[in-house]
Amino acid sequence: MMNVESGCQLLVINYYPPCPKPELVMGLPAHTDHGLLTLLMQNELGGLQIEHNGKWIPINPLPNSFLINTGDHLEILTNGKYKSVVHRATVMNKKAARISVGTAHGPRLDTIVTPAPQLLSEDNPSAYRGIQYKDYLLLQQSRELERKSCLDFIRI
Ligand SMILES: O=C(O)CCC(=O)C(=O)O
Ligand SMILES: [Fe+2]
Repeated sequence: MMNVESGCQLLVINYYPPCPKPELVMGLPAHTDHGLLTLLMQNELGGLQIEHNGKWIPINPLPNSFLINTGDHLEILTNGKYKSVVHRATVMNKKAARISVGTAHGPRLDTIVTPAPQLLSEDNPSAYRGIQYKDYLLLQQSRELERKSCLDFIRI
């Protein structure tokens, strides 16, 4: 099983200014996050949407709470049982700025992330090839954010 005693945490702060024509722009295009889990805090203004059964579902922020998203490496670790959620941020606020703070939690940078061996069998072979977490981050950062997540590069 993966060593989770030490890991890597990245903090991202997103600022979406008020937008007079929200229908014309996208705050953050559709993507998946790279880590195991992402904790997201928002300033009580809506905008985040997750993809579910081919539809975009708006997520209403709950006061004093973290929203938790599953990330790519949780999908790899569980051999696809837990999917990394595809999400995007719209700018639907005409009057106020929206701010979100996300922390992505992943393993140590030198960890080679593979599906947990305990979950694999002849009937359930590995669906992803192993990749060092550092290389996965570099791959993700070298590409523009787009719908296709980097998981497509390591699917077997
Ligand atoms: O602003 C949001 O609600 C989403 C932010 C996000 O998806 C990210 O930083 O990866
Ligand atoms: Fe994200």
